[in-house]
Amino acid sequence: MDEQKVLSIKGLLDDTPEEYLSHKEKYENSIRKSVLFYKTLHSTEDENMSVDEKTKLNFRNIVTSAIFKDNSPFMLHNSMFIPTIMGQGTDEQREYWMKRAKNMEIIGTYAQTELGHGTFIRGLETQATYDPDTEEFVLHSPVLSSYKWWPGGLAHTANYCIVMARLYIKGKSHGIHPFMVQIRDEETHMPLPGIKLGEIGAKLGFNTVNNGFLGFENHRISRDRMLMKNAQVLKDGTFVAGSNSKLTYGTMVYVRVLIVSNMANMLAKAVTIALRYSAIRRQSQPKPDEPEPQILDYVTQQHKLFIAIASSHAFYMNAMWLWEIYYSVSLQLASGKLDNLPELHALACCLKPLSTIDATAMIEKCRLACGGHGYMLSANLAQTYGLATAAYTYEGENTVLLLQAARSLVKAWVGHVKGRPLKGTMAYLAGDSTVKAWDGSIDGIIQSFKVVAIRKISSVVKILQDYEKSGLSPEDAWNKASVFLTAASEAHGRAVLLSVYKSEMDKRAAVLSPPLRKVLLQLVDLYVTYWALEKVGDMLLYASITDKDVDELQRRYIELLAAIRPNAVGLVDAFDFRDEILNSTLGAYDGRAYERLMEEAMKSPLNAEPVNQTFHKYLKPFMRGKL
Ligand SMILES: CCCCCCCC/C=C\CCC/C=C/C(=O)SCCNC(=O)CCNC(=O)[C@H](O)C(C)(C)COP(=O)(O)OP(=O)(O)OC[C@H]1O[C@@H](n2cnc3c(N)ncnc32)[C@H](O)[C@@H]1OP(=O)(O)O
Ligand SMILES: Cc1cc2nc3c(=O)[nH]c(=O)nc-3n(C[C@H](O)[C@H](O)[C@H](O)COP(=O)(O)OP(=O)(O)OC[C@H]3O[C@@H](n4cnc5c(N)ncnc54)[C@H](O)[C@@H]3O)c2cc1C
Repeated sequence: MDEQKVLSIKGLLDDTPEEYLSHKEKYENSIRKSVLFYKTLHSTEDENMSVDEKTKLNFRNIVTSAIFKDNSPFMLHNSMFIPTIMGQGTDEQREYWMKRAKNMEIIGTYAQTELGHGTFIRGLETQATYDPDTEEFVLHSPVLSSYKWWPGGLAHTANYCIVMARLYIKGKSHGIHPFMVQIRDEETHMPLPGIKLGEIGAKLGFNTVNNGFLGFENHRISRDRMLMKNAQVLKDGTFVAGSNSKLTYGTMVYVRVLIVSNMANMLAKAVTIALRYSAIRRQSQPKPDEPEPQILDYVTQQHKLFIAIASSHAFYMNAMWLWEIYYSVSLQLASGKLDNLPELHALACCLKPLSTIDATAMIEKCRLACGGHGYMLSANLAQTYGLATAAYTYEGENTVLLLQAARSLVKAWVGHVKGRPLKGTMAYLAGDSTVKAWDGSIDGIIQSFKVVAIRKISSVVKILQDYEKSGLSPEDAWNKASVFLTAASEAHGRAVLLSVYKSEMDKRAAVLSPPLRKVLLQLVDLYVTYWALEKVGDMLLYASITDKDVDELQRRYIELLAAIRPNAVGLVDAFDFRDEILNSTLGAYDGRAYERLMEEAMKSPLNAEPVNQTFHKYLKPFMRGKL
């Protein structure tokens, strides 16, 4: 069913703005809408789908599930519970659980993070102890810090849950493994015996995702509830290890890739709102004899917003490119070929952080670009920021992931110096690390970003080696150099983002009409030029740019803003967000922002009466000196 029909479904859109609902009412309203929504549109990946169909579905699921000002309590069901069954279950387990999950007969979540551990998966404390006498696992939360904490939908929505727990057999730990656990009775929805459930409380955003906590008191599950694709426990308790213990982490790679496309979508929403508002908002009078101009005609406003359009395109192109890699590596893993997993992991550890860092910052810049009205919740910019900034933390906190990527980059560089060939997205590290003369072309600038990455990686390896020569342990050397390790990862990520955006656009340019090609390539030029100016220090240090070149870059940047201006509104209209999905008083297609601001204001419960009851109860006696 297309979005047109979905959005016309009665009750899907809110009569009372969510802002005026209580925490509990927001959740209940979100469940009501989610049920309506999922009954009509949502669908999940099917293993027989083509890569293109899966990619489109993922993007559509993100776009359509963005219909709420906040995310749905069903979010984890589709984005992690189902992918984990697909990626970690045996054929038999997939057969059984996928049917129930896809039909929404059961609702699941993914419980990995604990009160005491999020990043350090090997530190997770939830226990799954195998009892060969009963062929069961005993799930137990030994201490408060071992309580699962954060999983979306866990508090009151899900009745099943993938629990990542430490497997013990005969007192020996066999690491972290996924277990399918029923947490609530399917009829009464009551928590099962030995299971403690609850909600973790109000948050900056995500306030309808129903993030919860989960504690086990010696809760027993049958042996077949361990998802055993990558490792097995036989009836007698024999542990059969998988080919690579990190295959258990596969869902996280999947979601990190998903997040890159999600950032493209979130940023597109925010810049659509801010840019449309900038087209209707008139303010100030620079020229006395002329009317107040559209604020979109202020070059500072263009500087704030146009990069957001280009960045959304860049994230989308990189996401589609990364999905192709993800699906091909997934097929290789299925046939036991693991050698490309480290590179996929490293790529996801770069692109997820950079896309969330940039998107978060640019969404906030979109809000700030709308002045006072951007501060209204009815503009839906603050909520969009709240959703995006969560992705800085979840699915691998950004610093930690950049350090993971650095691990791969350092290994690749040390190997390269020893003569080992570099491959894939790291092959450029073998390239020339000096820029003879600044080549201000787009390809030349992208090459300069690669040189910056090469130089930052090689220099941080030198720092590490010097620390170790001075007697520091590898771990202490790593920690001491970690600021520059993350900088090296960021430089690599920038080089990937820029070169993939350019190359993916070049591939598509041939089939575009000349006017469309011109506009889209202007955005590529703007993106590359913007980042060269943002990173001008690196360019001066490593890419032999001169002050004259910088002056030229600045002028080119200003000209690009002017060139894009006539198409700016058309570019955000091309994102094709319906008003119901933008959900914003400032971003509606008809541009009636003031009327919508007033309409929304009148929905405030406080406007139901001219005099609030506190006047007679408190104010009047107070003002009469009688309190
Ligand atoms: C409107 C919007 C709607 C749609 C939105 C869609 C998008 C969002 C959808 C859902 C998300 C919201 C809900 C959030 C869920 C979660 O947050 S789930 C929990 C996520 N938690 C994490 O990501 C934890 C992060 N920590 C780690 O990944 C690891 O602990 C580590 C930090 C990477 C490693 O830790 P450690 O220091 O212990 O190192 P090791 O364990 O020894 O591992 C290092 C070696 O292993 C390799 N490795 C590590 N991880 C992976 C992996 N995932 N895949 C492959 N390989 C991996 C690493 O390369 C090292 O290898 P080496 O030893 O050879 O160098
Ligand atoms: C909105 C939201 C939804 C979430 N949903 C889920 C969910 O559905 N399921 C789930 O399992 N989890 C979920 N999470 C939890 C999320 O995965 C964790 O918060 C995340 O992995 C970070 O772990 P942490 O919170 O323990 O932070 P920490 O790891 O404690 O990080 C705190 C600080 O310590 C630093 N740090 C930690 N380790 C290192 C290191 N090795 N080197 C350098 N610095 C380090 C970090 O950089 C950070 O600055 C969610 C979180 C949020 C915010």
